[in-house]
Order: sequence, then C-alpha cells, then structure tokens
Amino acid sequence: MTYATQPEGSHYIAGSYAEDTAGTDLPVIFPGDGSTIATLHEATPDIVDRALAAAKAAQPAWAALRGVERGRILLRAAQIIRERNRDLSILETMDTGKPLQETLVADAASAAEALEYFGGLAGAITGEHIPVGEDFVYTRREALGVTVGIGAWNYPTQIAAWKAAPSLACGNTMVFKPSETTPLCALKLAEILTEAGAPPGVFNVVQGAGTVGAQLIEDGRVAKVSLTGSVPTGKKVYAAAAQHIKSVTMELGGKSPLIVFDDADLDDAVSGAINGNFYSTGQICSNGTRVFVQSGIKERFLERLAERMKGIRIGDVLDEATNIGPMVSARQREIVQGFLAKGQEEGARLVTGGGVPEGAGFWIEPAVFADVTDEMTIAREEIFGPVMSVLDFETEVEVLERANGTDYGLSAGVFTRDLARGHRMAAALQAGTCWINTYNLTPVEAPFGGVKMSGVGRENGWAAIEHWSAPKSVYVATGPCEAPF
Ligand SMILES: NC(=O)c1ccc[n+]([C@@H]2O[C@H](COP(=O)([O-])OP(=O)(O)OC[C@H]3O[C@@H](n4cnc5c(N)ncnc54)[C@H](O)[C@@H]3O)[C@@H](O)[C@H]2O)c1
Repeated sequence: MTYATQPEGSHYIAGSYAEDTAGTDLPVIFPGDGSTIATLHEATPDIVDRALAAAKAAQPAWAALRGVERGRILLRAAQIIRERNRDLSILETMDTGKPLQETLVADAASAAEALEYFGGLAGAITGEHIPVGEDFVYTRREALGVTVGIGAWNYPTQIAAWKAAPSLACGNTMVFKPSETTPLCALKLAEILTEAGAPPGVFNVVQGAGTVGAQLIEDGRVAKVSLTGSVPTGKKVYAAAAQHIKSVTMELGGKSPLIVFDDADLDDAVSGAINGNFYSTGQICSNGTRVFVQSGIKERFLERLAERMKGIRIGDVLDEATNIGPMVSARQREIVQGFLAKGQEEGARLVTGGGVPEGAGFWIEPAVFADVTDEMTIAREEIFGPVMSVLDFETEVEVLERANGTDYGLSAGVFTRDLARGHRMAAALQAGTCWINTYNLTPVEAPFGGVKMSGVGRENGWAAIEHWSAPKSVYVATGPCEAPF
C-alpha cells in the first residue's frame, strides 16, 4: 500500500496538526488485511484543554461574521472535497474497510453536500417578528458557543461533516472526537476547512476512546454535545450532559422494520432489503434488519433474494468491482458471529452466508435468516453487521404492531403498490424516517434522527439549524412600563 495514511499529527488544533506522544498509542488497522496503516496517540488532558481553549477563543469572532461569510468558507471546503473525492474516498476505505465503489459516492461526497447545504443556509438564519398589540418581540437565532461532536466508526467523514457543517453555519465552533477505530478522515476535514479559510480554532479534532469523549462533555466551556453511537453510549453521554444541563443531539442505534406487502414490486423490494442490510457490510444505523414479508410473496422473495445475492463481490476493497467489504474490526466480526450462532441456536433458518472467507482481514459473508420470530435475539438486538432476518406476516394490523414492538425507533420502510397503504403505514410507524418503495436514502435536505431509544434531536434539513442554535426573544415596549406600586 503506497497511499499515505499516517497523518502529520494525531490531533488538529487551532489550524494545524498537534501531537503529544505521552498519549496512549492508537493503531489504525486496515480491515481489508489487518495491517497497521498508521499509529496515532490518544489525546492527553493537555491536548483536550488546548483544543477547547482554541475553540473557545475562536468562537466570538466566528459568530460575529455575517452568515454569508461563514457560508462562503463552508462552500469552498465543499468544493475542495469534491476536487479530492478520490483521495478522500481511498482514505475512508483504508480507515473503515468499506469498498471504494461505495466511498466514492457516499462519504466525502455526502460531506460536501452537507457543507453545500448548510453553507447555503448560513446567510438565511434569521429570527422572527412577533406583534404583541402595539409592542413586539423579535427573536435572534444565536450560536450556542463551543460544541462537541463525537463520532461512530461506520461513516467517519460523513458524521464529522453532518455535525460540523450546521454547527459552524450557526456560528458555533467545534471540537470533534472521531471513533478511536476510524480516526483518520476527520483530520482531513479539519485540514480542508483551514484551507478554505476557516479561522484557527473553528474546527478542531482530538483522538481517543470514551474517556476522551467524557472529558470533553464534562468541560464547562462546552455548550452542546452531538453523539453518533450506540444506545449504551448514548445513555452515558446524555447522563453526563444532564449534569450540566447541556443541550444534546443523540443519533443512536436501531432495529428497523422493512415491510414487504404481497403487492410490492418484487425486485424493488429485494433491492430495498439488500440496500437496507448489506450496504457498508451492514454497518448502518438505519438498516431495516427486520424484513417482514407477507405470506403471499415470501417464497418468491426468498428465491429472488438468493439469486440476487450471487452478485456479491468480495475482494480487494480498492477494486471498484468489489461491492462488499470486511467488518471494521476483528471485534465487530466476533460480535456478528455471536449473533449468527445465536440465530441458529434459537431456531432461525440460515438460508445463505455467514461463512468466513479465507485470508487476512475481518471478512464475513452476508447472511440471510428465514423463519425468524419476534422474540429471537437476532430480531430484537442491533447486530450492526450483514445479517438479514426475514419474518413472516399476514395482515397490515398485525405487522404494524410487531414492527413497532421495539424500544428503537430510527427508521422504517414499506414496499407496496398501494400508495394509500404506504402513507397510512408511514404515519403509524414509530420512526424518525420512513421510506416508501425505497430504503436508506438520507438526503441532506431532510431531517434525520430517531424516536424512542434511537435518539434525540435531528441532523440535516432546517431542523439541524434549530438544534445547533438558540432563539433569544427580545421584547420591545412602545408605551410606558406599568408596575403595581
Ligand atoms: N443514528 C445515527 O445517525 C447513527 C449513525 C451511525 C452509527 N450509529 C450507531 O453507532 C453504533 C456503532 O458505532 P460505535 O460502535 O462506534 O458506537 P459506540 O457507542 O461504541 O461509540 C461511539 C462514540 O462514542 C465514544 N464514547 C464511548 N463511550 C463514551 C463516553 N462514556 N463518553 C463520551 N464518548 C464515548 C466512542 O469513543 C465513539 O467515538 C451503532 O449502535 C449504530 O447504530 C448511529
């Protein structure tokens, strides 16, 4: 591998790379073959302090710029990302193991879109005028201050940009902590923002595991934390933020239903199930891992799915023909293998996949289970790997109750030619996002987030602006100020 994967420093503070070798070693492993492609260091308390101090110092001047001025910088960063899409995609592939075929379209490109969208909105963030008789109130939509972003390992570039773009557009500054498993790509975003003209300290990156994240949340300089991660981590981060009544956005896990009615277009439904279970080797929070298939179409669905799965291409992730990559880590593969064993023990029928291809790296073949029932572990717990569970159902009323019978509420999908039913289901499903006749499309224009245990707050769309800023009401009296005495 000749591509440069070792960054100039582990962290990015006040417009340049920073290092403190006293921090614990953080090896970066290429999931394709298990080799070490870089060694970084976890942030020491001194690094955390320097990053927060830089963000704090930069914030007032950044917020004082006109929205269009902040937006211009974000738009410039988007353009640089687009120009370097291939290099950035290769780095994302090395960091995560996701095939280049995917990263070329879904990662740096998605980051660029977020910067374009929120860069464009930055000048349009305004308040309201509210008449109160002859008096009036106006609102100012103000920045929160120093914000913290904490990322998961499945979409390192996208997650960093989905948090940074709206936060910065609103006039906040940010310290971002990537997942310790995939620390490389957020550094590139920081470098590019500097190149695009972001003043030093506006966007900083510090590395480390949960303890570094916890230090960031505890710090009195931080006004808000946005986490993308699992529900157990979400509970800890939410609780820590609550100690200081800090604002939070929680983008957490899911166990989403994907419902295929008898009248669905068979190939569309199979495509939806493939996208909703195997893209990014199943490591997507919104995946529709409980595939409910109505009895009239079930056998045909399983047959067609089996045929389509012959199109899986496992191989060199830098070869654009490869369409399935390895798991991100040995640990994540072990977790998936545990679920595969549990599924078989509990009586689900393994239709295909689940084997481990020969060679180094954290590979596992995408698996489909049929005859899955609601109480089985594989139908209840988030696996975060390429494991599809197919469950049978008879009626709309029945499937709706079963689909909603989970503590999660991130996403849901419905395949049917009856659009009235599609909308009826979308209204009744407990989820932050519903798809009708497609799955896993998350355009930056639409709010994204969860209900129930899947999260709090929203990313993307105008909704994100509301979560990264606060309205201040200014009451203006036009007459005398009355008092009781
Ligand atoms: N809803 C979404 O938008 C979304 C998107 C992607 C992934 N996810 C979820 O992320 C999970 C997979 O990612 P993961 O394994 O990296 O998640 P994780 O919860 O293990 O870690 C997420 C991040 O939190 C940090 N962290 C851990 N403990 C912490 C603490 N006590 N305080 C502060 N930070 C702490 C980690 O270092 C990491 O950066 C899945 O559950 C998936 O569904 C959700």
